[in-house]
Amino acid sequence: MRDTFRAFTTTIGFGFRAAPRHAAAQIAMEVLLSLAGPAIAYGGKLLVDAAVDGEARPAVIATALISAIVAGLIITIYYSVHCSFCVLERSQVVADRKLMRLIGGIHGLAHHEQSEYLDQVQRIREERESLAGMVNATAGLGSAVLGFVATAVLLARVHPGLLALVLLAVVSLLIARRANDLAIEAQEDTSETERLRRHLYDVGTAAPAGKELRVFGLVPELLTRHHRASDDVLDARNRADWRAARLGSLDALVNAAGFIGAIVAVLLLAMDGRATPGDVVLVVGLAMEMGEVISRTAEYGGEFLWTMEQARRLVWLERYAEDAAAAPADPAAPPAALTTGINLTDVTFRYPGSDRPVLENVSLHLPAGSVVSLVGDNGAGKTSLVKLLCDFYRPDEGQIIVDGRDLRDIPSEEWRDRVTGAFQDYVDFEFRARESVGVSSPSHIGDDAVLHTALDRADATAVVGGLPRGLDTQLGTTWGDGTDLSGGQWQRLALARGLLRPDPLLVVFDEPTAALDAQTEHALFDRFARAARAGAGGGTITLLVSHRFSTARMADIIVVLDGGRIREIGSHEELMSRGGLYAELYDIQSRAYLEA
Ligand SMILES: Nc1ncnc2c1ncn2[C@@H]1O[C@H](COP(=O)(O)OP(=O)(O)OP(=O)(O)O)[C@@H](O)[C@H]1O
Repeated sequence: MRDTFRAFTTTIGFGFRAAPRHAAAQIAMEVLLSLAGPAIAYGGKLLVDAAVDGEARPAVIATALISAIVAGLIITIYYSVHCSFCVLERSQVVADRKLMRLIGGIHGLAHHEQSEYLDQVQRIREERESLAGMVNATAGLGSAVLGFVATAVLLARVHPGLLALVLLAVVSLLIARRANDLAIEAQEDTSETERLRRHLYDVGTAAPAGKELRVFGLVPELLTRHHRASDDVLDARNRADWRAARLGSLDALVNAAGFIGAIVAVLLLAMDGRATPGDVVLVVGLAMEMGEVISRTAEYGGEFLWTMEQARRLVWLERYAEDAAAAPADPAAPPAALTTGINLTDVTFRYPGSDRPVLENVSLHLPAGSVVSLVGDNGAGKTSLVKLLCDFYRPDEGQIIVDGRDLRDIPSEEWRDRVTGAFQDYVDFEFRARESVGVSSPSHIGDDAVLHTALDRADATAVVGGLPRGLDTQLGTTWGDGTDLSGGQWQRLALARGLLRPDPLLVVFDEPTAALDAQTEHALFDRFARAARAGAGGGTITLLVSHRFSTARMADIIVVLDGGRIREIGSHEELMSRGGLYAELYDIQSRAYLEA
């Protein structure tokens, strides 16, 4: 119940925050509109009774009343439509921002691998427009209910028995509710397939997949799969729509029976002298109005319930984000500078929903101020270890201790403020060059000197130097005046972004240089390592992940991972003289390099 209330207030709040005057005006106008139908029917009754009685004054008053209502109706409809569009458009912006904040801000990355989360978010994305429609749905439903009550009161004034029409209206609403439930069930049952369908569409139309699609001739296969997924989704949703349409037909029959019944009843009353000719006209008008009111109540009721369903999903997402962001019971601030370093003790980790440990009993000391390389085959667990150190995930067993503090006790956002680096799946931020680099430290976006220092450290000065408007160049050819960069140039900007942040405690470079050749990568990491050692007073730990041993060897400590376990630790010289896995892999790579 609390969630329902929260869902309602949150989504109606979008409208009142985005366009408060328009939202209030829309609701007020809907109230007026709801009373227009019954008022016109009542005016008709007064007019007919006055005509039958031959009284001019009440006839003139009734005519003036009807004319004023009709004129008011036309004007109000115009403004009401304007207000409703305005509220919808502006609420959509607020709702979108809320979704971006929620989805992008959830602690860690675990949710990106949970199917319950993904399905729920998929449904919210699919129906995100509904989130903006709460003012509309509430105003429409409120107006329909008010019209319903006004119609019922007037019917009861003619004869209480005519309230049977109201009972039929309730039946009609129950039918509409069932039809709405069918639509929600169909949407939920097909969420995963719909996600697949959209994924296939994205892969088939997005630029990054363009090369592989053509080289491997994947388009027909993608189309077949897209066709299959679409059929599954559309079949299920069509079936639900048909069942809803059948319920709609039943609803229409119920309404028709009510309409005929009411007219027969008032005619019998009139013949019995218990109703005036005006009452007959009134009941005919009200019976027609009741049909209209019922269909509006059903339509807006359905819209309201549908919007509430999406709003409840939003609340689910809010709660999910709140739970994920639960502050540590006994929070500890990250150290100002590292003095001891980071200790991992018996760390074991499984990805959500998997029983298989990808890291097992990992114990490791990363001394303050050190440069550490992580090496190992594909799937050895290097990136997973980096993710734990960045606090994207929490270990299932064991601890990560940062200068005596358990990483769990350091609030995530405070820890991440002190972590920086660049990752394999870095983002091409298609902003102006200064923003693309500066997003990691927004206060420096306007500071050319600081930006140039970061660019220099990433050896990216020439990249920006070659741009038509330097740091102010718009990046990305999807924009009218945008300039595109090569993969290697984007990577250098990503590195500069990672090197911009001041005072990091941990700098991770998780294969961010795959688009660069081995010598360039070596030269770059050599630069990073020397800079890291020069600034070792702050105790910053620099972690490099690379498959190139020529790069890995320059670290103070090399950690060799194998199947999620640590196989060897030591300096290059120590590991070479030990003659173990590292020495073997190093020799293989050096020979291959010499032979090439
Ligand atoms: N999000 C995920 N969900 C489930 N399993 C995952 C996920 N990411 C990685 N894994 C699994 O964890 C294991 C370790 O992966 P990880 O990415 O840490 O390896 P890696 O050493 O960095 O490999 P590479 O050199 O290929 O980048 C792999 O078996 C991989 O399949």
